[in-house]
Amino acid sequence: MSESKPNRRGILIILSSPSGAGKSTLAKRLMAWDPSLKFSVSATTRAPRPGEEDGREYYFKTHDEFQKMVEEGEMLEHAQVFDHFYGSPKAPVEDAIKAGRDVLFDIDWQGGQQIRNSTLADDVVSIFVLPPSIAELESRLRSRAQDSDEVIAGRMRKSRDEISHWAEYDYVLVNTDVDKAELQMISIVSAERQRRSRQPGLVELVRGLNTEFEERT
Ligand SMILES: Nc1ncnc2c1ncn2[C@@H]1O[C@H](COP(=O)(O)OP(=O)(O)OP(=O)(O)O)[C@@H](O)[C@H]1O
Ligand SMILES: Nc1nc2c(ncn2[C@@H]2O[C@H](COP(=O)(O)O)[C@@H](O)[C@H]2O)c(=O)[nH]1
Repeated sequence: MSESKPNRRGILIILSSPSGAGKSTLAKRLMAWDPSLKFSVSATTRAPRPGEEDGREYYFKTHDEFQKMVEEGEMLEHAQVFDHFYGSPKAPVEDAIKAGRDVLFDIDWQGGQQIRNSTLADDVVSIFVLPPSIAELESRLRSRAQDSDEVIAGRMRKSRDEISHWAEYDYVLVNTDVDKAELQMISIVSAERQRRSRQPGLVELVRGLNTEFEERT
């Protein structure tokens, strides 16, 4: 049986924020809301955190392996973030959007900018997540209990630079209450899907409405 043609291309949903504002938490919630979303699993040179699995949170690469992926044109975007390299493999993203599947990215502002400047720009919906305060941002990084004091201090220093890019995004959420932020994100994705897809049968419906008008005159 031949597969039916999707009625729209997939959307690239880009989530960025300073480290600790809650984008991975929100990304997981969005995936739970719609499991048909494809999460773009990035490649990184950073070491896995406890509980992270290769191929699930990230593809963990050596520096040479990462460099080879970049040189062979396998990355849609890539950047140095903090002390490591991160990048989004291109092929799975292109396959997904052609098949009409929406793809979710958890990437920094540099990656967001590169994708918005690429040939896929028209497919992008970008969302920036702000923390309610810097004190809360630090407290979230500490309560996550996955990074050393030195790593947390480095991420806090970089957060101002990340935040300075907020206005480049289509939507900005303040993640104070995670349930509210999740609902806002779901609303954004639902509205963007509606905007880009033509419901089947609309042309026929409008033709019928016009016929009805003519019959009334
Ligand atoms: N609204 C919220 N209120 C309180 N805690 C939150 C909220 N949202 C997320 N958190 C918690 O804050 C911590 C950091 O969240 P998360 O890991 O999702 O951030 P992140 O932006 O993905 O960080 P990174 O960029 O470093 O990956 C986690 O422990 C998470 O459970
Ligand atoms: N430009 C890209 N940034 C990425 C990518 N994958 C993750 N990230 C960003 O890196 C930081 C740190 O992540 P962490 O998992 O080490 O806490 C965070 O801001 C991510 O959004 C990527 O492929 N490209």
